Amino acid sequence: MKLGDLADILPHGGPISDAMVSGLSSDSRRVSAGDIFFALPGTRADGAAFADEAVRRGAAAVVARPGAVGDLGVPVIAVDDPRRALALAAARFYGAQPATMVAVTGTSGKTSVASFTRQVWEQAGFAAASIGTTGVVAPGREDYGELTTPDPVSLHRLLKELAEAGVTHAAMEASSHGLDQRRLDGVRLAAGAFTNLGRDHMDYHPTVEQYHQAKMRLFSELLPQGAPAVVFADDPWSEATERAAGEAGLTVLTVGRKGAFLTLKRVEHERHRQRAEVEHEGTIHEIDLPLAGDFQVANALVAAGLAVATGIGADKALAALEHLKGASGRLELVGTAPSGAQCYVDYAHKPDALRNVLEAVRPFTTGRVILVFGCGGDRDAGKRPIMGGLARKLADVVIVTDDNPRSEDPAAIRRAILEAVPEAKEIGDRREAIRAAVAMLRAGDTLIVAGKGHEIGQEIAGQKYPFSDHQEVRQALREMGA
Ligand SMILES: CC(=O)N[C@H]1[C@@H](OP(=O)(O)OP(=O)(O)OC[C@H]2O[C@@H](n3ccc(=O)[nH]c3=O)[C@H](O)[C@@H]2O)O[C@H](CO)[C@@H](O)[C@@H]1O[C@H](C)C(=O)N[C@@H](C)C(=O)N[C@H](CCC(=O)O)C(=O)O
Ligand SMILES: Nc1ncnc2c1ncn2[C@@H]1O[C@H](COP(=O)(O)OP(=O)(O)OP(=O)(O)O)[C@@H](O)[C@H]1O
Ligand SMILES: N[C@H](CCC[C@H](N)C(=O)O)C(=O)O
Ligand SMILES: [Mg+2]
Repeated sequence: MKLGDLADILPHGGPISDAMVSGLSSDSRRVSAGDIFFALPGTRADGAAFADEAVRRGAAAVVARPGAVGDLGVPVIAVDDPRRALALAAARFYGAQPATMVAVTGTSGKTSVASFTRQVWEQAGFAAASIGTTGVVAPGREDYGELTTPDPVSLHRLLKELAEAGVTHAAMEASSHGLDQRRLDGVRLAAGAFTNLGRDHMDYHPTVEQYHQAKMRLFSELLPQGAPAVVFADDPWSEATERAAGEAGLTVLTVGRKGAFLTLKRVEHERHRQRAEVEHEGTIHEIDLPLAGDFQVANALVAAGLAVATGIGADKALAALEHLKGASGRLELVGTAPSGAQCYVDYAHKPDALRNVLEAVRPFTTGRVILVFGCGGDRDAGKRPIMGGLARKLADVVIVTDDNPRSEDPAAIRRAILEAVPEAKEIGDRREAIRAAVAMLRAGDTLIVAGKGHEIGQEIAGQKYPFSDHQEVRQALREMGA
């Protein structure tokens, strides 16, 4: 591709239009000869400070905010929003995307909804993919992921690969970071969805209103006029979301008890399944959802809404819910103790998710709810005492342990949680914490190991050590003779 092919995104004049572009990069350390370097203003550094390094490595041009860089000896293209320019340029550079793409935002449930939507499409016979926290799943492909919403260059490289492999449908997660940082501004979306809004990332978004607004970029800026917006109707933030989607000129499709598109008429919760009655255009559908956790009904309805909004018949979409598999580490039963006590791994690492999970297992626990959890370092510190308080209120036995302390002092993170739940046991080593919890299981108890879900590492002081809650629970159960 020539630079001139990007002229509407990267305005420039003169002979440089003929320069060949071999790639795009926003990290000076990874620039190759012929790349365009995008100097992004970041949370820790300003990419402009690395523009000269990028040029030394062979960058053919530099894109930056007006006045951000001086003379570099290569063309400098000034744009007001380099992050958006990067996303749009990446979309143009890589070109192909699956024909039908949807994105889901919300504090909790994104991974589950993306996975469920892929599964509904698969059952309808399409080659479908999901992209998000747990990685990429597509026919013949299952990659572990790092970010919930990948950076634009990785994202568009991936979308091209998927499209070339024949994938026609893809569901992706839109994290608030991803939306705010314009990571998906180049994706051609057919529909969007919202699950719920709770406390999260208050280290990044100054207020909850701004956090909501970042999520609403999906509706106000990314979806084309008239596109369907599937909104879960039973959340405190549903109304504000429906309003935002309506004002953006989208077709608002609400799902849930208060939903008009898919109306939840009745639901019976059982331990490992939920039986629901859902009305769509006057017809009642009985659904036997094979998943634990009443919040999964909400996720399943949002996924069905997305599938119907993108052309699957309601009969088919709702029937497909009966065969859903939960995303890895989302209230996943990983084993049973000799006493019959059940052990779950769950990804709750924020207050609302923790509340939901603890409330979901309570009705089926005749003994005690035993909870092992911690909070991540270099992330929203305000959630630590809130999660401690919820643990105290909703679990019977609490073990506070480590969960990716990153650059922080692990003991200080634990202390912040323990302030709200002083009677909890403190066992920093997560393996020991899980062993101790499994060892105390009696008949009727339920164990929840929360916070890491599908993760396969524990990050301590900049080092990632292999670690899996699944493996640790299974190992501890084996040691008990289960
Ligand atoms: C806090 C945050 O979101 N950071 C993201 C952000 O980086 P940043 O803008 O803070 O980067 P920075 O360190 O300030 O540097 C600014 C710029 O200078 C560049 N640079 C820096 C150093 C250098 O030597 N040369 C150089 O060119 C950097 O590449 C960057 O472009 O933009 C980068 C490029 O897109 C992301 O990789 C990076 O994600 C980091 C890895 C991260 O951990 N993000 C997490 C918090 C995140 O995004 N999580 C969300 C969702 C979580 C959830 O919902 O639970 C996700 O979507 O995964
Ligand atoms: N609809 C929901 N309402 C409340 N809590 C939920 C809901 N769906 C999932 N959860 C809880 O949140 C956890 C994470 O679920 P999931 O991975 O689907 O959400 P996510 O939005 O992708 O989260 P993340 O932003 O961390 O990737 C689950 O393990 C469960 O504890
Ligand atoms: N995508 C989330 C994951 C958090 C998972 C939890 N295990 C932690 O490390 O805090 C984040 O980066 O904030
Ligand atoms: Mg996710």
